[in-house]
Amino acid sequence: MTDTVFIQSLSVDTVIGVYDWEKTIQQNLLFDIEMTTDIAAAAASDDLADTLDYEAVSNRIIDHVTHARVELLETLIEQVAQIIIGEFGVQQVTLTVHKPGAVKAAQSVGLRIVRRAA
Ligand SMILES: Nc1nc2c(c(=O)[nH]1)N=C([C@H](O)[C@@H](O)CO)CN2
Repeated sequence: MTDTVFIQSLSVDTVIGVYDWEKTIQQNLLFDIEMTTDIAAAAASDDLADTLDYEAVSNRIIDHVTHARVELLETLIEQVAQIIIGEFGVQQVTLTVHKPGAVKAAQSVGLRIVRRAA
């Protein structure tokens, strides 16, 4: 499959971090998501039901991340990848998470992972 449904700079505020002071504040995370898919069926039918709904994926991730209470970006990004693969039937996802406020001297820091369905 060579088609991609993407979500760029999905912005979510949540409580995340390893330090005590971070557990009392909301911080902003930005997610870039690329999901390998096949758009052929939807292109032929013009029906949302035949494709990967980027709005549904966005809303699910916003809900999960908003309520998650973890320390590391590693934990959170792995959870998000497994939701996208497990609940939306995505074969491969490339997922980037930015924590732009974490390091004052950097524009952004974060992680990028690629995960495939088993
Ligand atoms: N690889 C990571 N490094 C760091 C993380 C993280 O989640 N993954 N987190 C922190 C702190 O929470 C930091 O964001 C506080 O400014 C430090 N390094």
